[in-house]
Amino acid sequence: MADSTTPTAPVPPELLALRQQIDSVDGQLLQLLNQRAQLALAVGELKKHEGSVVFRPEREAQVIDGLKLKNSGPLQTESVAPIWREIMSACRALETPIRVAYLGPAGTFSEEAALGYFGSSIVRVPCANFDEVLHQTIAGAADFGVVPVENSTEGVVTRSLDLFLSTPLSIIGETSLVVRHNLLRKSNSLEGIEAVCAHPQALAQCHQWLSTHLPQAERRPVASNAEGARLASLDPKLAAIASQRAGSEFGLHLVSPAIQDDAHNRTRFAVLAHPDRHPQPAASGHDCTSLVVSVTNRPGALHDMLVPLKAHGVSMSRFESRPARSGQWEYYFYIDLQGHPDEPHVAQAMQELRAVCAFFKVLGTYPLDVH
Ligand SMILES: O=C(O)C(=O)C[C@]1(C(=O)O)C=C[C@@H](O)C=C1
Repeated sequence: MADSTTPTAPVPPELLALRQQIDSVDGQLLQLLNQRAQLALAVGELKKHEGSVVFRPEREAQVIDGLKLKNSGPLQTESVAPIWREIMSACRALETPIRVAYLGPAGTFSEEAALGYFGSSIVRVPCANFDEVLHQTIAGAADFGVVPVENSTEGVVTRSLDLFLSTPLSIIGETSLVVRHNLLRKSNSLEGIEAVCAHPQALAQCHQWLSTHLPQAERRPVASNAEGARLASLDPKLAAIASQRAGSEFGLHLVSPAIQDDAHNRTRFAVLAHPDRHPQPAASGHDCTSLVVSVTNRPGALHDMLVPLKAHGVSMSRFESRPARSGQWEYYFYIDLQGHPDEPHVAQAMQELRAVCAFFKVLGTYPLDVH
């Protein structure tokens, strides 16, 4: 570390000149961002006057899509979405504070997903479990709730899908996250680990790695990966599987990085809101409509469900079944359709689908995730 006696190397004049130019551009950017913030404040006033909601996911998706198309580089196109999400997050916060519930404590992937979707200018409402996330959002203690719905390795998060069946909340957005799991511990070695604490999904996603590297260690399921990290910070015989953020939060060593069995492990999250307080987002041009339906148990019933979709050219990007718990081998089908009910062919297909279903619930319509 440099101290008062260490001479600092002189800055070469070329570097100094470039840095001065960067300072000048940053000054201009700040001015422009404040100009943008003023406009957002004016939009906020207008919305207050009209009594309409501040957060408009379809508009944010369109802003990002538009800028990605305009980007001529050298800034990478993938950099556009995270930068503008933060800018819009800061502008949005000037209009009104946005409270977001998710599975806590600090450092969970759910928190990362919430921050990735809304940006960091939000009021965080960490919850003990998924039920609580929905409760807080229904009760109005949070404006939005974020819950995981499926993982590319492990499949659906059954608790979330079951909760969707009866919740009064609607899905207003989706976001997905590349999930990298790390083995974290108080000391920097694999020696003497008696138990590995993590959320059951994380334990399952690292099954092979654990069998190879820690075959003797107990796999201890806990409420969240961050809770596992907290426990590991209290007991040297425990290790946790969690994000690096959770590791730094609890002062743990990164013993083995990226231990998930699938390198492309992704988790998709749904963003929920109460329809009385937040209307269904308007069409953005790239939308998804999520439904849950059931049909009576008879030959050809499943085929009949698919006919209206084919007839009106509506693509289905997801089809998931869950037992209806009636003991009759009946199922609920979770379906994602491409499109928005404001598009006539989608509305027509949904109307005909509803007619052949014993149970039909629209979970929500929302802009597709933009990266
Ligand atoms: O266009 C709006 O409705 C705004 O409120 C502005 C803005 C933005 O910063 O661009 C902010 C919040 C909304 O979610 C969408 C966009």
